[in-house]
Amino acid sequence: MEHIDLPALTRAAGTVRLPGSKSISNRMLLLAALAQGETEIRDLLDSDDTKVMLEALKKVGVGVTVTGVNAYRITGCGGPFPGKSGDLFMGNAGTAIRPLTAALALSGGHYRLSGVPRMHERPIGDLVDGLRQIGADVRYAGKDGFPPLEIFPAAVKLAAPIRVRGDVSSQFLTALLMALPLTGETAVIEMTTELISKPYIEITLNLMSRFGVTVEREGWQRFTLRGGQRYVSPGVVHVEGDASGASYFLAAGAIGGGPVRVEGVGRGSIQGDVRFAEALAVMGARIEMGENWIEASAPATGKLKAFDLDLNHIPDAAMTLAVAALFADGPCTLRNIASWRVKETDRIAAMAAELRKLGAAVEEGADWITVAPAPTYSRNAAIDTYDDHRMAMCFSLVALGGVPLRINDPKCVAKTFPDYFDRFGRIAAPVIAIDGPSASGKGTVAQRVAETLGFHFLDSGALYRLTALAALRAGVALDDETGVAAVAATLPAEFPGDRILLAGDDVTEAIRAEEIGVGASKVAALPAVRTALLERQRAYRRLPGLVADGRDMGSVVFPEAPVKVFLTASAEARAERRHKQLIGKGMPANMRPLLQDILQELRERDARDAARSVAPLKQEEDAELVDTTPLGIDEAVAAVLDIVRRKLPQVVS
Ligand SMILES: Nc1ncnc2c1ncn2[C@@H]1O[C@H](COP(=O)(O)OP(=O)(O)O)[C@@H](O)[C@H]1O
Ligand SMILES: Nc1ccn([C@@H]2O[C@H](COP(=O)(O)OP(=O)(O)O)[C@@H](O)[C@H]2O)c(=O)n1
Repeated sequence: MEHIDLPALTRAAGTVRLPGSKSISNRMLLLAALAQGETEIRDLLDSDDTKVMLEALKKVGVGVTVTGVNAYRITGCGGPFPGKSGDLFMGNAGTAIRPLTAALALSGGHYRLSGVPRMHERPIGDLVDGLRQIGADVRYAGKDGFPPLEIFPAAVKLAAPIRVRGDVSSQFLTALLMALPLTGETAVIEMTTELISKPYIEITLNLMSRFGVTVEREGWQRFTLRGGQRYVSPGVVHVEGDASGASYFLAAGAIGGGPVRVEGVGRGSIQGDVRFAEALAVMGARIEMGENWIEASAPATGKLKAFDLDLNHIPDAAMTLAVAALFADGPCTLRNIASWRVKETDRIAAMAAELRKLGAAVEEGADWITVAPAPTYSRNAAIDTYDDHRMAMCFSLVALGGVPLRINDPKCVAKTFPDYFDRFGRIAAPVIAIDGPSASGKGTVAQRVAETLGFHFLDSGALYRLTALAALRAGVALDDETGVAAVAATLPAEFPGDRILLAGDDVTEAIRAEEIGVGASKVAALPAVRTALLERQRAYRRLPGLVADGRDMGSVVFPEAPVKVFLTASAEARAERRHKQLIGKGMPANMRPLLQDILQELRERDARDAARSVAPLKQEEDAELVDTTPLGIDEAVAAVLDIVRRKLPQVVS
């Protein structure tokens, strides 16, 4: 089985831009499909579940055009689907099959809906019962109460209120609410049991009203849709970041020190799961919130507090709390989470089984689970994920408690968060930042340290050198800030093995030329160029860790790096090294610059790097000085590894 091994980690800090919300993405797709007019949907989640929805919509005659990255134009039908037959595969996407079943049942066609084996175990009977009450012809093609389903044309009548249960899944109510405007008549829905997961209904009502249909609500018992309303495209809509996905990063900040900031959700969010932040606050985490961001850090005391909470309002994000409980100061109870039993897997059973593998004492009931933390946890446990994206994501947090572990079938995160482990690495992978002046030995030492530790390596200077070379080749003047920044933003660079390619051309040697070094230091003084290269550098931060060398690794690019080294040497020693390097490369004596000219050039470059307004070269307060003037390469590497051993004992054995 495929797996990912997570090393023992100690710290998480950084910023994560969230992918779009699954709940909002699939609701918006369906509403746009039923609406009159064209809807531009931006920031749609790119995941298995949204692909399932897009494919199904195309099959029943909805116009779908890709307009950009995660951006689509949906040409609405202005009513029922025009495609009157279709065989639709729904994978394991609950947010697709439920609302589609309702909309198809009211579209007057003949359709089949099926999914993966687990989908055929997830109940849909309450929804089918609701639809049958108004005359829809929905039949079970397999076991009663479960997909696969077969839908036939039927005459629908809305005489009496539709009565549905609310205690199995709120998605049944969402499905009916979104589909009923297709009838054009007044419809009333009454809940026969207490409605769970109410915040998801709020999302549904909110989005329906954005598409022009309002619902009158009496408490959470009775919902009335006045006849004659129809969906109309609101034009351009943006999908909020995924609040359930935010929970992993916020918990990472609470467990791993922080601050970790998520962007895409905040005070202005319509998703109930943003209230996960409140639960973390109950655990003592420090939370800050803006309109469009949330930030979490560990409690001031350093230790998370035990909790006993009703989590009915945040069932998905609550899974993250069950794992955070491992690091609390006492047993933690999660209550009112019956819906866990009918999700991608039986999440209560799965959670209990996997937490026990780590050594936690777990008790479970029909709708609750209690997790009692242990003083230490088993190392290298193999965690099963049950084809459940949330199991994989929440168990990654265990590593932040300094517990290495294996996660089986990590690709199941594709359901909602395909690049989850890369993003997790970008806040949790340890970074060793090595800054210093030219020819101090940064590149040589950083590469050797990376090899010793099995870490990734970033030679940030190479990106500035590539930018200078690419600008020169494109005829852009090196002081044209906008022009050079545009070159930097779209740099077609690749790094296969130890080669460096620019637009496919091998420039490994070319970028080391002295004039390119000078050009690099010129373009590096332009703020817009530095900004353009920032995210590209941060993307190198991956598990198990990164060694990065440059001028501003510790100050700007990775300010949260747990190890920062300022590597230097006297200007004379550095000039001599460069001189030797040129001799070593076989440069003939008549072409070689004189030692004193190299020294002069070096001093000018030092001055330019130190004097510039953005990210000037200087030793940060929290960086440790290593003066390599009297050291050979091996000694310099050993000096840096000593610092790493002291600061990150778990990564150097
Ligand atoms: N501690 C050292 N003692 C002697 N020579 C060194 C030392 N560190 C690096 N060198 C040599 O100096 C040259 C410049 O090192 P490099 O790693 O390219 O520096 P930087 O990345 O800081 O510009 C290389 O030829 C390298 O082998
Ligand atoms: N993080 C970085 C790395 C390099 N640079 C700039 O890019 C130039 C070339 O970087 P480098 O590390 O390849 O150069 P050398 O130090 O090897 O000469 C430096 O002179 C800096 O001006 C930077 O500004 N910030």
